[in-house]
Amino acid sequence: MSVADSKLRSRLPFSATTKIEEVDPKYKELILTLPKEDQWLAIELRKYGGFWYPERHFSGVLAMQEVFKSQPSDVIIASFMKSGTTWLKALAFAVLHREKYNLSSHPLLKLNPHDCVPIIEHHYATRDEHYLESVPSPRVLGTHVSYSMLPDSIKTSTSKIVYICRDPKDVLVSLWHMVTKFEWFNKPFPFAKAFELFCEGRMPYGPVWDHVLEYYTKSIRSPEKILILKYEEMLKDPSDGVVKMANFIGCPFSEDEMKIGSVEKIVELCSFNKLKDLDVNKNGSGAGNVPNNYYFRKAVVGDWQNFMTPEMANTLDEITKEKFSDSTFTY
Ligand SMILES: Nc1ncnc2c1ncn2[C@@H]1O[C@H](COP(=O)(O)OS(=O)(=O)O)[C@@H](OP(=O)(O)O)[C@H]1O
Repeated sequence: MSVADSKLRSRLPFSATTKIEEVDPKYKELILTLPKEDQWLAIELRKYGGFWYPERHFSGVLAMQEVFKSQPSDVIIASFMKSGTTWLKALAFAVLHREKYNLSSHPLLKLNPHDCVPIIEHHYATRDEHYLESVPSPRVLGTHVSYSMLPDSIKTSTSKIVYICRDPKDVLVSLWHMVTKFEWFNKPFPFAKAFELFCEGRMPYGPVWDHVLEYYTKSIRSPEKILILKYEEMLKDPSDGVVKMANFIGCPFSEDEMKIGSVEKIVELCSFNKLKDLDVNKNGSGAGNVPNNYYFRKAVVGDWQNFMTPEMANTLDEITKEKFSDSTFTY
């Protein structure tokens, strides 16, 4: 990394991150020994336990693993970045708290979904984990960490995990667009570079395939613990996904609710067009000072066709096929 890049990184306006100099010394020592990847402009990565973590959040991942206490009623929204996290957070929050909030004055009309559903590791990274304790139960909390890195208290409690995954080709396109928005770097980040890193598994929280595989394998063994949702299926039939999730997290829709269209109303509240056009999501910034509009782009299936050559798509599909060759998982 050049000195200029290093200076720029130290000035990033994100507050939900910790500069390595500020990290608790007990984690800093370990982090500095880990393999490093610094080609994703604003996002420096460190490799641990087979996964690449953003350095600025990694002390949070370690602290979360060590001390986070899950409550039995927690609903954990787990995902690989750019797989539909924002949407699933909104839906889960709206479903779980549907008796508490009126749809016309709902928190999701004023807050970005990431501010309704905090990311556990970010709060440990900034050492304001007490915030998580102040969230009223039942809590909906988010995480991007791999299943193997989750704290035991999540794995062993009766809390539920809802995981969303998406075609890696669209994940890459979405991720690349977000990274290129860090325009203060004033430096090109060619799609071909992102593609190369992605194929090697060198991506934030990656490799994506291993991330999915861990959650999927666990969901097969413990279907009562983990529900896997697919972004593409959710786009096709969001109501079906919402009903599945409500049943899974233990708050099924009653017949009366079904009759008055409660599911459809929640789907509408959390729809891409509705959320994207809210003032808070057009002009606001939330968790970590990231502009909220970064979370809303196109929300379609197959946008990869506009950015990848057929050869690139084929290469990614082959990697996907190979990675899941011993598994029953398909996208
Ligand atoms: N409500 C809703 N419905 C459907 N799709 C949505 C919704 N909100 C966000 N999006 C699209 O999800 C993509 C962002 O993924 P994440 O939310 O996982 O991003 S993040 O990891 O939290 O940064 C990103 O996909 P792309 O448009 O392909 O980039 C968003 O546009």
